[in-house]
Amino acid sequence: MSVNVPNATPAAQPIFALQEVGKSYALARSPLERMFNRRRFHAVSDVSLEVAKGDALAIVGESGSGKSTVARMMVGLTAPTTGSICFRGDALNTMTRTQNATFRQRVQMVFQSTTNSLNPRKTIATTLAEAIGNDGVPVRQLLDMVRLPAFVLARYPHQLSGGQRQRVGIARALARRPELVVADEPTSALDVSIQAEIIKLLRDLHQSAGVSLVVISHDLALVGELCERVVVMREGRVVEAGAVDQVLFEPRERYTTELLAAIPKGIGRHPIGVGPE
Ligand SMILES: Nc1ncnc2c1ncn2[C@@H]1O[C@H](COP(=O)(O)OP(=O)(O)OP(=O)(O)O)[C@@H](O)[C@H]1O
Repeated sequence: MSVNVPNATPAAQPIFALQEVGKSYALARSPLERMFNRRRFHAVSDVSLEVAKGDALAIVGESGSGKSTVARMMVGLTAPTTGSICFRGDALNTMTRTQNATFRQRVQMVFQSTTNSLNPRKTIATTLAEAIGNDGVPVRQLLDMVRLPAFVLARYPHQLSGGQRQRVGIARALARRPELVVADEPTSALDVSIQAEIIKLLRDLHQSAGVSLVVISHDLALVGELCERVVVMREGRVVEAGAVDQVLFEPRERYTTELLAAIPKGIGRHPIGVGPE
């Protein structure tokens, strides 16, 4: 079954279009084993969705449901096994070198853990200078955008707090003025108080700077704070999709209701009537 994701602004030309995208991995470990064992594990199956300019789309689901795999395929870090992914009408797998360079500038990713994604041997100044290149956003402006003080420039990642590192990760993603940021669990490695600041920062970037967002999360409270549309994934497939208010407050699928019930009350814009006391 493939569930199409209704677009908030159907008339808008999509920035991204995923058409029946799938990703599978060989279960065999060696080439010899592969000759005799052709079984594959389907991490993602038949996912179709669109992201229009100005969208804030969430992809939610339990651990292992395929959210990160979809995110990695969207930014070109993982190639799909089936289906097509188009950015502004051009399929990612047939882009010319120039189109690919533009794509990599226009679509950026914010990772869950900056421990792995920021180079520990480089100062923040060097990391940001490399991201900015010749024609990116001036560094002081970038720091202002993510509300970081200038002193962080001289520091190495381990000399910053988790929240500061995540802001650096966001600044790096914004350095080349992307039109779309894919954020994979952007707050899950942070304390609750810092989570709220990062959510506010992403919301401001979306609302004030017009950056389109795809947010991967298993946290439906965060989704309610940040996004307008949501896709619910289970076992690699989209099981429910629609406007956040509909999916969070009037879920059609029992699986979504169970996900909602797992949110502690009092966090974010909690759906009414669900969640443990
Ligand atoms: N390189 C790989 N080889 C084999 N299986 C993989 C690989 N990468 C991911 N998977 C499997 O694909 C499934 C989906 O993984 P994915 O990371 O997309 O899930 P997720 O919804 O993002 O989970 P989480 O919320 O825990 O990060 C999982 O069962 C995972 O074990």
